[in-house]
Amino acid sequence: KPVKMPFIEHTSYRDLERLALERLVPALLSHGFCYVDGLLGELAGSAVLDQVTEMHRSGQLQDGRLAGSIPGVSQRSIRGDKIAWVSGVERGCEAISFLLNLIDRLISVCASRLGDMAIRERSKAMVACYPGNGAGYVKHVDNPNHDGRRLTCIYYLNKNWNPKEHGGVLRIFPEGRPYMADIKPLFDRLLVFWSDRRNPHEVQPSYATRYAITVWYFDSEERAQAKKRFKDLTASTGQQGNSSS
Ligand SMILES: Cn1c(O)c(C(=O)NCC(=O)O)c(=O)c2ccccc21
Ligand SMILES: [Mn+2]
Repeated sequence: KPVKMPFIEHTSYRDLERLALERLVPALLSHGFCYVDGLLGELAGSAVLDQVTEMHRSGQLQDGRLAGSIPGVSQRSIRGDKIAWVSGVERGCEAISFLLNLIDRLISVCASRLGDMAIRERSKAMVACYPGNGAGYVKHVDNPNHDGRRLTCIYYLNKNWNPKEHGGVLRIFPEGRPYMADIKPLFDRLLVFWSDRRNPHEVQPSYATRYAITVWYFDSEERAQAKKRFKDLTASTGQQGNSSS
């Protein structure tokens, strides 16, 4: 029996639409990134946080990359991020599903005004936890080679986060700009940015448990091209491409 979420949907569609148009679209077009605070509100935001902490407690978050590991050398170096992929229909993910639905509506309102893009699909949600042992994420571009991903949306879940003590700041190095953007991973904050080379970014070492949920939105055309390239590549090299690609 589906869990009745203990909160009313306080974000009316009109608010969302206005937020998207007045804030997100102009910022993405001018700076390439934008964050919004208070997306869900305390109650709904806390429901998402509770479900993520329960996933962590029950061991559903698996170790991501080994931080600083040397291939082949098995060493208990500091563990990096722990992640889990959720589609939102899983039991115990009802609040996460509500969040994903809201971000979907926000992005769909923006998509038509962000230029000639066919953003019609997205990835599953990546629930990520940095354990607070100093691990972070090295500087990278999410989509450096046209894999189809256009927009990165990260929802942060960290209450009372103090970067001076806890680190964990997301630093974006906007391409060709004379500045860096330091974004604190604050509770109920949604960050949206172009996934391509315009936005190299890093997660600075975190000294407290740091939770975030990320979804990537695809441009269907670019995604289809990328899938085709992958198929050609695996066909030509004779390797078995994974069927789910
Ligand atoms: C755990 N984690 C990440 O945290 C970021 C990332 O850029 N995070 C930015 C942030 O959390 O502010 C990633 O881009 C990422 C990519 C693949 C696998 C795991 C990943
Ligand atoms: Mn990234």
